[in-house]
Amino acid sequence: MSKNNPIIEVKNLVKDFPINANSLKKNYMRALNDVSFTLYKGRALAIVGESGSGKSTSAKIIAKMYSRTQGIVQYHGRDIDDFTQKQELMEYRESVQMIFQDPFGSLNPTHTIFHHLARPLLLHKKVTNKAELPERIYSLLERVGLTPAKETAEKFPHQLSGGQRQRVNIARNLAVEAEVILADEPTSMLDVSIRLGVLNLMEDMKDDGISMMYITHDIATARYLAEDIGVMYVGHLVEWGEVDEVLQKPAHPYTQLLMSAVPNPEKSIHDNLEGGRKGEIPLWTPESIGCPFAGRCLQAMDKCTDALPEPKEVAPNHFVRCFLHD
Ligand SMILES: Nc1ncnc2c1ncn2[C@@H]1O[C@H](COP(=O)(O)OP(=O)(O)OP(=O)(O)O)[C@@H](O)[C@H]1O
Repeated sequence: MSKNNPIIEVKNLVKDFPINANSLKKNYMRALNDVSFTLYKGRALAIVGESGSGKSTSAKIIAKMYSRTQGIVQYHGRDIDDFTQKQELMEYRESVQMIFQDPFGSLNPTHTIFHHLARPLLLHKKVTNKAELPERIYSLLERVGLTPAKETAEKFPHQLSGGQRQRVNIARNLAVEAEVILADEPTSMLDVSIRLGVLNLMEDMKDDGISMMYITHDIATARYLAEDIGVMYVGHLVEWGEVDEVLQKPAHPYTQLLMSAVPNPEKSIHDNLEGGRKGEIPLWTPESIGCPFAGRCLQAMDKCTDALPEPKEVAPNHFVRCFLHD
């Protein structure tokens, strides 16, 4: 789908978390610094990067689970902080849903799958007559490939496999007719053999017009599912653009390093990148300056530690924050 229908626009997002809570002076770490991106209708934006780079924090701010320190998040052009009335908040939470890594964590072990789907349908008034629930629930379960639906509905979460539980979570998102899905490593805890099924389901959701943020360590699945990609390093979006362009012509030394690490897909990005590089992953604070990758970058210049490079468009819709492209 084309890029003419922005749903979520994130502009210059900054997030500081307090550290050393016991010391007298309050110190902060900067988990996100000047991060901007857009989620479009019917498209997926993959956010890739090492552990701790700020991927989940961005999603949680969009989901209103975390507040932001600076910047703007807009939903259909409206600042999400303006949604303060109960009704508006509920509608926003209904439209913008998260899928988490652990499909078990978001399901209640004491309730059946039927209950897990009935609750959002009733709460969000998608079904007002309880007699209609079974038909609606079975059709949702069929849509996510959980058949026979009636039998699945009677089960408890522990009676399902990890992949099936993630499908239940997806069915819940479909139940409330979510418009945006923020998927935080939705397949990383699943067996490799069933990951593709869940990814294909997400692909179907996108085809239905859902806008998606897909957080992953895995560049291969990012390429499979997403049209757009953003590469994060220590709270900074260092490169972004259309997925094929960015992955075929990575312009930032960090993206190039990620690409060179791809040959072993079983390893996480972090494991792949360990060793052989100079410098540590820095702790970024509100006082930090320069490019966060400078300490590990084999092409770093003096100015890289003095200022954060502004985004440059190296090809149409392909942006990078790196002085090598000045
Ligand atoms: N609630 C919190 N309180 C304090 N620090 C936090 C909190 N949530 C995240 N952080 C810190 O913010 C930084 C970014 O974390 P985040 O979880 O967004 O990274 P990530 O890229 O999603 O990592 P992973 O791939 O491991 O999930 C990390 O240094 C993390 O320790």
